[in-house]
This record gives sequence, structure tokens and C-alpha cells, in this order.
Amino acid sequence: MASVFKPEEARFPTALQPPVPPVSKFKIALCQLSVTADKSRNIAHARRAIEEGASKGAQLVLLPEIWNSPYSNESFPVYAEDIESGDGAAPSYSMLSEAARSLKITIVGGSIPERSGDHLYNTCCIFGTDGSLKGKHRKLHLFDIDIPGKITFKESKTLTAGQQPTIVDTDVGRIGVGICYDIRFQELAVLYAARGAHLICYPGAFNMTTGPLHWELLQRARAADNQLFVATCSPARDASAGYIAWGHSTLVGPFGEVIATTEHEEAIIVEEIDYSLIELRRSNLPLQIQRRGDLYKFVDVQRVSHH
Ligand SMILES: NC(=O)CC(=O)C(=O)O
Repeated sequence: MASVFKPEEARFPTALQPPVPPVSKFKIALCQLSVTADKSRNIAHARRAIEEGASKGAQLVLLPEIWNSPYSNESFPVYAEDIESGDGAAPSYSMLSEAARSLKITIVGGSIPERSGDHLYNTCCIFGTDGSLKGKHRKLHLFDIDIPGKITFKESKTLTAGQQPTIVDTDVGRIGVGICYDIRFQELAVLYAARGAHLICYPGAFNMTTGPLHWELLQRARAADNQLFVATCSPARDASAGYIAWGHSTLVGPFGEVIATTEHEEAIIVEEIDYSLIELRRSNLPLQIQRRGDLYKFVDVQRVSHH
């Protein structure tokens, strides 16, 4: 199950050697999917992509952010699923669980709008090879940005932020999860590294303004700073959509190197992850023991609110 973090731990992460992973090499599939307004089609389409990834040897499949619904504040309430109800009213969630179980793979299920009581979340569910839910990550940092003339989006109009970082032990190693805007907050990645993550998965849908400048830069920075693997998965680009995704799903290694990437069309990347590279890079550049934690402890600062 997902580890629970106390706030004080989050402020002062203590370094941990990553545990020996259950596998040292395995294949990951990044399914960059087209997303339409037809939810049933999106679910069937994602199911086929997962199967294709597994048929090419992937033991871990990663899906995009908001793959069952258009990415808009109008759509989130309409496409949302109550994944805690267990009454079969969560077809996206059920499909992921069934696919993980029948294909015997781990799935980091991108994200879907989740309804819980009166709240909506942008939620990633992680399933083990038996189909069980290993963890659930609700986007921690909501995407509220305003770049006049370029892009304005306010997820907080409809969504509520999650309250827990999410790190899970799976058959393919210890995985930290963030969703899209979460990648901009380096502290989260530092925390996952400190908790022994081998890989951080970020389902994400960057856009045509920030994507070209920041998408790859942030992934490589999170990977190189923390000397671990980073995998991202975006929806494919739809130039007619209200929100146009940048695409470019990518796998980055612990030296900050891009191992595999794609353009903006639909694509399934299947690529090897070799965890021995983590140890190699950490011995090449022993950042963890060179870190001057005595000089830069996190301090509490009052949040500044923007109006
Ligand atoms: N869509 C997001 O959550 C993030 C994004 O597009 C950005 O940070 O830029």
C-alpha cells in the first residue's frame, strides 16, 4: 500500500538507500493515447494499448493524464468516477484493474477525474499484477496558471488538491507518482528519492506554451538531480481540442539522459529500464553523501496568496 507521510517528514526528508528492486531490468510501455469525448471508446482504446504494450514485453504500463475525458473543467464532473464506491460505476478504474490482473502487469493508470463525496480530484490509480489497487495519487499541485494571450487554466475551479505524496512498492520497483504540474515541484521528487524510489512516473499533459520549453527540461532535471528514472506519459495532441496537449512522452535515465521519446501523435513506446544504472550514476557522482543538508534545511514559509 501507499506509504503515509507525516508533514514533518515531508519537510525534512532523510536519505534512504533504495531497496534492492525485485527486478533489475524490465520493459516499460508509455501509451500516448488519443482522447475523445466518447468515454467508452477511450476506455476500450486504452485497454487495447495496454495489451499491445504487454504483448511487446512491458511489465509496467503508464497511461496519460486524463485519458478517459477531455481535459476541461466542464468535462471533469461529467466523466468523473467514484472509485471508492465499488458498485461497478467506475468503468475506467475497473478496466485498469482487470487489465493488470489478466495481463499480470503493473499499471500506473495515468489519471482520471475522481469523484469523492462533494469533491473532484485528478487521480492516478496504481495496480499490482493481481489487479489490486496499490496506491492512489491525487494531484497535489493544481494547474492554475495565467500566461495572458497564451494559456489560462484554473483546475481549482472544479478540482480539489490531494494531500498525500504517493510511493508504492511494486513488482517492478519502488515508484513515486506525480501528476503533470506536480513535476514542477522539485521537493516532491527529492522526497521520493529520499524514500528510496527507483522511478518516478508523471502522467502529464503539458501544453503548447509550456511544453516546448519546460516538459523535457523538468523531466531531465528531476532525474539528474535525484539520480533515478523518470517516465512521463501525455495524451496525443488534438489540434481541435480546447486544451492542446504537447505530447512527447519520454523516459529519462538517472544521468538525465533521454532514453526514449516520441513526437505528438499517438504512440506506444516500449523501452528497457535498467536499475543498475542508478547505482552506477550514484557512484560516479555521489551527490547523496556530498549534499550539504546542514546548510539548506527546508523552512516553513507562509504561503503567499495571489488574487
Ligand atoms: N497541465 C498541467 O498540469 C501542467 C502544465 O501544463 C504546465 O505545468 O505547464
